Amino acid sequence: QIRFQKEIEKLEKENRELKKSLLLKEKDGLHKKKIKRSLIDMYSEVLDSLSDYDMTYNVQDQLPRVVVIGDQSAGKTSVLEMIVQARIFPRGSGEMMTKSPVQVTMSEGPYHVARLKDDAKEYDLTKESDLDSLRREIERRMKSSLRKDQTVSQETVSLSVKGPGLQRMVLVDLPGVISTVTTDMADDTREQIKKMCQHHMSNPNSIILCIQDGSLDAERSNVTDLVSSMDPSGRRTIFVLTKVDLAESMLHNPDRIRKILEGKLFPMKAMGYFAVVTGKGNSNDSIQKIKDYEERFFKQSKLFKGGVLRAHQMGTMNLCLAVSQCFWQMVRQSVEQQADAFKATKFNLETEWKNTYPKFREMDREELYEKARGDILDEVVNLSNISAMKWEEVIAENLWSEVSTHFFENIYLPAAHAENAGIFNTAIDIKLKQWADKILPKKSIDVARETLLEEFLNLLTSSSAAATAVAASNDNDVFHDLKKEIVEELKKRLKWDQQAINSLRVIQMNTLEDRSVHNRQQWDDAIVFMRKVLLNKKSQGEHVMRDMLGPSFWQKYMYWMSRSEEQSLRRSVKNELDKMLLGGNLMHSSKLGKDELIAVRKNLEAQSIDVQDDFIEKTWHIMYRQHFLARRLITAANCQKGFYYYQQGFQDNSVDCSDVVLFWRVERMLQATSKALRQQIMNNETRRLEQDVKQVLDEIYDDKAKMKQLLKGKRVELADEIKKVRHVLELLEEFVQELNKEKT
Ligand SMILES: Nc1nc2c(ncn2[C@@H]2O[C@H](COP(=O)(O)OP(=O)(O)OP(=O)(O)O)[C@@H](O)[C@H]2O)c(=O)[nH]1
Repeated sequence: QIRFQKEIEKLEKENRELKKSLLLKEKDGLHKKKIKRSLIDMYSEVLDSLSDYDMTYNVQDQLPRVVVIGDQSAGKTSVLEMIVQARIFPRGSGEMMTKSPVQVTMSEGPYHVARLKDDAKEYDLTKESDLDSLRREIERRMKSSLRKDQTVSQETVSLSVKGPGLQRMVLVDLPGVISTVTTDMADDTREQIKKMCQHHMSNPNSIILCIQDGSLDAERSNVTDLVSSMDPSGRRTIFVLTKVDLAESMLHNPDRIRKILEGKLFPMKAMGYFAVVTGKGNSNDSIQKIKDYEERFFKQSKLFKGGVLRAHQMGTMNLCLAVSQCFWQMVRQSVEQQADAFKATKFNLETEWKNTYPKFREMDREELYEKARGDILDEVVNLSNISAMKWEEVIAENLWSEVSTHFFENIYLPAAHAENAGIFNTAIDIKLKQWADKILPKKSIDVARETLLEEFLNLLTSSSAAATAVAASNDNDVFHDLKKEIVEELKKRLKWDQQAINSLRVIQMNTLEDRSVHNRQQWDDAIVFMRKVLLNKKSQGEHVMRDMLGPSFWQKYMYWMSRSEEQSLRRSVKNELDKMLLGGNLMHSSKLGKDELIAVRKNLEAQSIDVQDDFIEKTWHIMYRQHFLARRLITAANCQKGFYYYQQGFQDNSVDCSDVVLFWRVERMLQATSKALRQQIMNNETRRLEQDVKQVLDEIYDDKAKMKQLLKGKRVELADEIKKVRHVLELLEEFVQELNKEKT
């Protein structure tokens, strides 16, 4: 749904742009009506930008609105229907039809359609059946909003109407003001209606249409007093005398009508006085029919011929023009006020910027994002500046730390218990082959992928550190979250070339199979590697031992440390097992013999220590590992000078240096693997990463909410705000200019 919404927004934006360019194209020889249309478009844009800028800005409240007020059955609804060009309001005869305010929001659109608030149904206003069901639905809503024992309701029934040539404004139909409350009405009905009218008229954006029934003799109307109290100067009031056709046929004193239209009869002021015919009592007449009837009437009108009516005061057409004029006047006022307010806001924000970030150029979110994109893509390029040696070093190191445990636990240790070199080498060959076939290539590619990402992250963070160092101390790196997000996304989507795994398998098989050590240097390197690995494992084992045995006597004394019960037990077991290892059998096998186990348990029982066999075996296992490592370190030392014997095939030598050859095979595999992976990174994978980075950057750019979340901080917010304010102000000023041109 969100995607659809976005799509719709995008299309609407495109549509606006197209409309704009179309209007610009047609600028030469522009018709007056077209200028109006473009003004309406501009005004819509201004309102949209205002509500974009401030979520709390309610366009609806700011729109000029036409509020009709008059006695019951004076013809209010009929006048509104002429403005909205459709017979959309419920009708009846005699009874009070408008029971609650009905608000119609008008705007331009290709089709004449209406839609009620909270209802997806669209009514086609050119179809009589749709008009009928719309009226019925409005009436139903009016009635259901009535509370018990009430005659009128304050709740507004809202709908929107779109159509060609309709101006963007709001119309409000109100219940007619009554002078007496009849028995079928609630007691406070008169007061309720009065209050409702006052409330709607008090909005300074409302154009008050004061409707007076021309066929009635009411000398003083409640309505005129009410209107004059809300708009004493009459600057936003238009007086409308309806049912002039009936007035003429009755010919009640023509002088009275003249006085009304000259504004001399009623104690109120208005910016214009109009006489209209908006119906002929038949509720089924179409707008066109009424228009024709009105035109015919005025053509033949005796009042007109007798000079009572003046041409510019006659007819709904002139009335609509007056409403439109009043509408634009109000728009101008409110837009000018808005422009002033935005000028002040712009000044304040710019001053704040100068004081807070004197050294920075104002870069809003979009500009910053473009800069970040450039910086990030630069770092992708910088990946190719990393030397081949550095790549190979890091990959080999990372790969070894990833696979060393497997090698040690599943390959080296199990084979090392072989009785002689022949069995050892056979076991090793089999295990290395399995390793290279099943696990190693995939692991290597995972490591290379991780390394590539790690190096990219390093570049990103080192450039961030530089940016932070340059930036003022009160400013954090604005790109931090964005860069983090990009790396997180890459972790999820970066994929290695699947073919790479096969070539890697071949390389690894070959290097691991090859037992030849070509020279002394390689032999020495293998010994260094072997020692490093053994020492590393030994120090890890020492940690385990420490945890197992707890603090020594000396540590207990110096640091007030104590042993747990289990640690004390382990210590006793270790003392017994030590006797076995140190007591002569340096070449003890990895498993404890049955007799040995019984002997240890017996010795412990003599000290009143009772432990299970598996407790003893577990302690033995850890101790044995350390013992094994110590023995292999001795082998490494003894093999230091063993290259000569290796060349002779270890004949007439008691020292077995098969371990050294194994470590050389592994070391060469690491070298060949890291070289192959480095080539893959440089030839293909950096490019693939670049594509992924670009895609992630584009996706974030399209998701404005995410972009906002990732690029935040006072600096961005302030720059963004300044840009928005400038944009709104530009629109406002451009619009005011157009309005002024129109005036002259
Ligand atoms: N002959 C004639 N009849 C009109 C004219 N204007 C309105 N009417 C009729 O007068 C009656 C009342 O008109 P409405 O527009 O419903 O009056 P209203 O003021 O909205 O009525 P409430 O909302 O009930 O107070 C309807 O039957 C209209 O057809 C007119 O200019 N001439």
